[in-house]
Amino acid sequence: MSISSSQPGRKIPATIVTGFLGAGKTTLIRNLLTNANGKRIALIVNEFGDMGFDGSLVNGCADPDCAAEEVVELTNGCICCTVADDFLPTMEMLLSRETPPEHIVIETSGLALPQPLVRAFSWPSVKPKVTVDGVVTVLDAAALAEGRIALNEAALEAQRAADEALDHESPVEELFQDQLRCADLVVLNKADLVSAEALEAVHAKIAVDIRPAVHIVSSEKGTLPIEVLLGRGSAAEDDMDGRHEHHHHHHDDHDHDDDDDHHHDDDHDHHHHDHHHHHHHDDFESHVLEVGGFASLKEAEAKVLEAMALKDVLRIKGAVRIEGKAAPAMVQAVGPRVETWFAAGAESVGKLVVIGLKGLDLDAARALLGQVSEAA
Ligand SMILES: Nc1nc2c(ncn2[C@@H]2O[C@H](COP(=O)(O)OP(=O)(O)OP(=O)(O)O)[C@@H](O)[C@H]2O)c(=O)[nH]1
Repeated sequence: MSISSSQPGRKIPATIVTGFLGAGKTTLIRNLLTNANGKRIALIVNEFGDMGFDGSLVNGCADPDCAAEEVVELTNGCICCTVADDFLPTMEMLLSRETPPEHIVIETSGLALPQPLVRAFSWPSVKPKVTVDGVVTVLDAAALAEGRIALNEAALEAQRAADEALDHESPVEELFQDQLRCADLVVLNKADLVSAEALEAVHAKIAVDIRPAVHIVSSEKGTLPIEVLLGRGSAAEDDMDGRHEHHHHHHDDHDHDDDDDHHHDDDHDHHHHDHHHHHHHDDFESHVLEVGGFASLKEAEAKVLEAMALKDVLRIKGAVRIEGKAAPAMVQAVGPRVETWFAAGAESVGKLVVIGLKGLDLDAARALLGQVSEAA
């Protein structure tokens, strides 16, 4: 009998991948699925034909390395507008399987807002079983470097005009900002097509539209470590503050100019991100620290939280001993969120994996987490 990694009582994580037409969502997902190390992942996509899922991904998944157990196609185009009659039944179907997926990846249509989809996870039939692990917003760095949102803006407009379900009132720029604001992770894709300076400029421009503590990473062909993409544990459905979308607001602000200039002058905290520099996918590193026990769950959480605040640390996870407890505690940390729970039968107890951008402050992490010895 194999030990399933989906524990009873723990919700199935779902990752929402958003981003405009041609940003590289499909490419990123394809990479993710081929590097899933046997994790059972179900993929929910919009209409294949329309969105570039022209069967190539599905064929790719005949590849024994690809972990997509099943690919479910939503027929109605825009998920967020058809939540009740298309998305929820699909989710319920997946969840009622004898062997439910270990992770669900949802690719949204380029012009869909992630917010309504995230809210759908609070639906009574879904909420107890699934949680939004993270919203990954994929951006086209090449287009943005040229001051455009999509390389082919005409195609973007055509896609928009063709989809009845979409809100046709809001400027595309607002939809773009809404996708950014909902992000738990922003991927600046197509980094290979732009200079380091241009990438830096794009980074600076979008940094004002994301929520605090959201990381921006760059990629080529969406190639990012699965550890960075999945397992973020954001529980976005319970954390909608700050993710609100433009067009559900009343625009009572007076300076309603049409230019590209977005002023956020009254809120400096808004700029309080870790301003990471740009890194390509091979600029990540991960270290396994052998750590001693912690006095309590609270202490473990506090130390891990401190370590997460170190520069360039993106994730910490593992299993640790807690004094006086028979079962080890699992630790999962992403951004400002640390989750711990007791799990009898956990493997590799006494080890924490620290994942981050190259050059992360390993010594400080070791000191905080109480490394007992150099890994022999
Ligand atoms: N040069 C370069 N091309 C890329 C990169 N990522 C994706 N592409 C190409 O960009 C095009 C669009 O990528 P997709 O993954 O289909 O984009 P998408 O966001 O899924 O687009 P839609 O499904 O049409 O909304 C494809 O031709 C990809 O091969 C990258 O990092 N660099």
